Amino acid sequence: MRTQIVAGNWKMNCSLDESLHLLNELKLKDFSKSNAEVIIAPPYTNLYPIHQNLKNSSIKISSQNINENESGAFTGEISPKMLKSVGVEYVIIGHSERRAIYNESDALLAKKVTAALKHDLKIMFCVGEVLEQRKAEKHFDVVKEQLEKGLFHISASEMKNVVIAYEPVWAIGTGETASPEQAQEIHEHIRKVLAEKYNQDMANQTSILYGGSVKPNNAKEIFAKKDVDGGLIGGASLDADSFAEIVMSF
Ligand SMILES: O=C(CO)COP(=O)(O)O
Repeated sequence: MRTQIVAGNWKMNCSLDESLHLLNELKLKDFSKSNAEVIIAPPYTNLYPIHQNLKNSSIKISSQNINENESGAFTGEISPKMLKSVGVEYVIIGHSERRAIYNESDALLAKKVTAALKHDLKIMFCVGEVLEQRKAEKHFDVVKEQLEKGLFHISASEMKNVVIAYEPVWAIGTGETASPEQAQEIHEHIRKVLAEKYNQDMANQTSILYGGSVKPNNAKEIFAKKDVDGGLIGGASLDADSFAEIVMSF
């Protein structure tokens, strides 16, 4: 059976105090009632204090980005080794905000994937189309190409450390979600693409998350779809009650 995951991407929100407050609220929730693995991705500055405060908790920590180099003159960047040293287990790679605002190319993302795996970091690799591509019915091709160029240089055994997050850009922070049927259709497509590139077993074992305006009132319906293995949550992950309710949807 595939791992079900609910991950909160806090993006550029929360000072240290706010992060610890949110964390303390989350620690009061009984996530053992859910079948989902819970991951939070706070901003870089708050990773270590959160790690220190998470002792004895099942919540896992992700970073929102990673630099592809080992070390050196890359002012303002954070290396895989640094992330590992502060208790990070997952990294988000290829978020649409990184692709669009920071011009991160497929080729760069491929390097980040290699760097993360080299340091035993697990990956949440994001793909998704913009509205024009959806309207032109190009979303299947767009997502396939993003996977081929950013991810498919790794081996089937390395893929065990990768979770895929499908996030249609038109649904991020807009309040508009893909319908459960739209999500299912493209998740099934992603699984087929994985099976064609690797093998059916590997495709069946890979968790594919949906992201884009997931809220307590729509999570259950989306997560109920056969190929949807969880969610990558933005806005709603900043509120402990909302996030916990989404986690409990499993
Ligand atoms: O980008 C997202 C998670 O990575 C989704 O954000 P929202 O849930 O705010 O739409």
